[in-house]
Amino acid sequence: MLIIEQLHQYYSGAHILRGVSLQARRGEITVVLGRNGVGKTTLLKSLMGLVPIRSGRIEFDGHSLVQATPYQRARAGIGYVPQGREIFSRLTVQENLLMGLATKSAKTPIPPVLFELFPVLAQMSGRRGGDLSGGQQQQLAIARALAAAPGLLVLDEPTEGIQPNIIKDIGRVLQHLAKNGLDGQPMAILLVEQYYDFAAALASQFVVMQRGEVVAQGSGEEMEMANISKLVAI
Ligand SMILES: Nc1ncnc2c1ncn2[C@@H]1O[C@H](COP(=O)(O)OP(=O)(O)OP(=O)(O)O)[C@@H](O)[C@H]1O
Repeated sequence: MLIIEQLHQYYSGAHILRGVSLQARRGEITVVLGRNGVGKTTLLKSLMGLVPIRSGRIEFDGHSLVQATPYQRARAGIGYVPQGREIFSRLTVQENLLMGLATKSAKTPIPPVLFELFPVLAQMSGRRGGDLSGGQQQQLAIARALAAAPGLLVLDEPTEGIQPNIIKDIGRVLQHLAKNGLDGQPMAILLVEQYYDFAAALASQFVVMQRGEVVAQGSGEEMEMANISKLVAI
């Protein structure tokens, strides 16, 4: 389980995250919604140790991560799919997946189940990442984050610029992973999203941010009643 409590983050003098608290449990998809610039990406970067925080608590499966390096956080079982995918365009699909195993011993194989979840990656394993379509690159970025079999998968706007049929496939994979993980054990999923319908269809729990603060949260079923689409519509 991930616990974030009272997180404060600054870029120079600008107070970006203002006491953000949330939890993400195994077996659930926790969706963070908010308009452009409210601090969603900064929240994920703070969680991954990619930007320093001023104060707050970040705990995963009972271990504090506040002092941990990004590498140690990946080793602790957090897989990260960054905004814009950041796949290695000159490396093959296979090599990109191997990069996802950087925290494991050299002999750890790519889990074969990744190719069941994303069959297109098996067909394209020798192709360069840069030659894949945007949707295929997104699937590769998710598979790379899963290669080390994380307990928590963190995704930053995976639907951005992706065609609808692949968005559906990604949604199905995330639901499967929350319930079954890679090996039958439930996984926690933390999804940052601006595409309301996708978020609403997947959310077990939701969190809405405005100007660096959490302004609403609740269970997925409550989203429609709480009129959350109004808070995130652009
Ligand atoms: N490296 C940086 N240095 C200074 N300010 C930054 C930096 N990165 C982001 N910001 C600012 O921090 C605020 C939050 O940005 P962030 O990218 O976290 O928002 P977001 O909710 O993820 O938006 P988007 O959906 O557009 O990605 C914005 O005002 C942004 O301009």
